Formats: sequence, structure tokens, C-alpha cells
Amino acid sequence: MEVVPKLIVFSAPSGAGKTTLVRHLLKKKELNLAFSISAASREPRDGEQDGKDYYFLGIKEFKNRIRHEDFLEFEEVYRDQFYGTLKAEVERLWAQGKNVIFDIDVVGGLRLKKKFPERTLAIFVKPPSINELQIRLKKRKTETPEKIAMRVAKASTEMATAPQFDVIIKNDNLTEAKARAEQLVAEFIKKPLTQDEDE
Ligand SMILES: Nc1nc2c(ncn2[C@@H]2O[C@H](COP(=O)(O)OP(=O)(O)O)[C@@H](O)[C@H]2O)c(=O)[nH]1
Ligand SMILES: Nc1ncnc2c1ncn2[C@@H]1O[C@H](COP(=O)(O)OP(=O)(O)O)[C@@H](O)[C@H]1O
Repeated sequence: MEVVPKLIVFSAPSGAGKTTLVRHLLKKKELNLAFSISAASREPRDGEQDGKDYYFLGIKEFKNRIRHEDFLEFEEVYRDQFYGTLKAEVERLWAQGKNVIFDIDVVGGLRLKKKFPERTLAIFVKPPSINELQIRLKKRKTETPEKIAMRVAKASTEMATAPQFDVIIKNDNLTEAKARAEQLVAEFIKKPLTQDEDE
């Protein structure tokens, strides 16, 4: 039987902890995961590397790539800030036989689930409250107050999409959330696929 690589999607409002959980899982070699590096139109933050955290394309190049239909999915997540999964990126990782893990917004996450229903585990990361998101984003010190406000303003709409995901991981206690994420992903990766995809 052909082994079909799986897709693991982490979506949540900004500050919920998806990046933290994804980075944790990437350290677990037995999960055979590779990170899908998204394209982004925003500038890199301190410590972020082009080709590692994102492909930082700039707005003009990003729009060019949209016109060329290079994206599997993309979103204007915040005003004038585009993010997207390049088809070539996923193909590159599948060719290596890797399970691909995504840190993408709720709309993009649900879109991938719809495209690949059987082979995708769509996980929603739920923060204890919207107020806590604000506290975490302030502590992360990567965003200006305006950018924090923009992210928090979107959070309640994003929270409302949680029931559409396969599972919800509560990220209150980080140790517990990491353990739960590991358990869910390990189980899903082991599970044989029941039917072919109609991609
Ligand atoms: N749809 C979609 N969303 C993405 C993609 N890459 C990142 N995002 C989302 O864009 C949002 C902003 O990401 P980022 O600027 O890194 O900020 P952060 O969520 O505050 O860490 C987050 O919800 C990401 O998950 C992508 O390829 N597609
Ligand atoms: N359970 C938790 N309790 C407290 N802080 C957390 C928890 N999980 C993550 N954080 C911190 O909150 C901030 C936002 O997490 P991050 O993983 O960057 O979120 P996202 O990728 O969803 O925007 C980071 O500084 C991270 O270290």
C-alpha cells in the first residue's frame, strides 16, 4: 500500500500559541514532520529568516504569484497583509515523503481541510480568553500596539470557527497543550487512510 503523507494544520487567533506548538512538534523526529514555509507580504521580525520562517516576498511579488496561480491557498489575513501556501512548497515536502505541518489562519486551515479531507488533521488552538491573547502578544514584543489591536480585533470571529475543526486544543497550560498535540498528531499519522482523495 502506498504511504500517503499527511497534512497537520494548526490554526488559531494570533497569540494563541500555534507557532510554539508547531515548533515543539517539529523536534519530534518520529513524527516525520516538515514545516510548510508560507509566503508572506510583511517584513521579517527580528530573528525571523527568509526561507525558514516565511518566504518574505513583498506585496508586489506576492500579487504576481497570485496572478500566476502559484498558491494552494492564500489570504489577506490583515489589511494589506497577505499570507499563502505555495503549491511548490507542499510538493517539495511531499516529494521527501514528509508529513507537512502548517501554521496558517483559520480560513486557510479550513480551506486545506476541504481540499484534502481525509489526509488532513485540522487543529484549532484555543486560548483561555481574548484578554489573554492581548497579554501574550504584548509579552512577545514583536508587534506595535496598532498591530496587536488589529490581531485582537479579529480574534472573536476566528474563535467562532473552532467547531469546524477536527479537534480543539486548549492552550492554557503549555505543557499540557504540547502533550495533547503530540498525542493527537502521533495517532493521526499512524492511522491508515480509508479512501482516496478527490483533490
Ligand atoms: N491562510 C494563510 N495564513 C497564513 C499563512 N501563513 C501564516 N498565516 C497566518 O497569518 C497570521 C499572521 O501570521 P504572523 O504575521 O506570523 O503573526 P502571528 O500569528 O501573530 O504570529 C497567522 O494567523 C498565521 O497563521 C498561509 O500560508 N496561509
Ligand atoms: N500556554 C501558554 N501560556 C503562556 N504563554 C504562552 C503559552 N503558549 C504560548 N505562549 C506565549 O505566547 C506568545 C504567543 O505564542 P505564539 O506561539 O507566537 O502564538 P501564535 O503563533 O498563535 O501567534 C509567545 O510569546 C509564546 O511564548
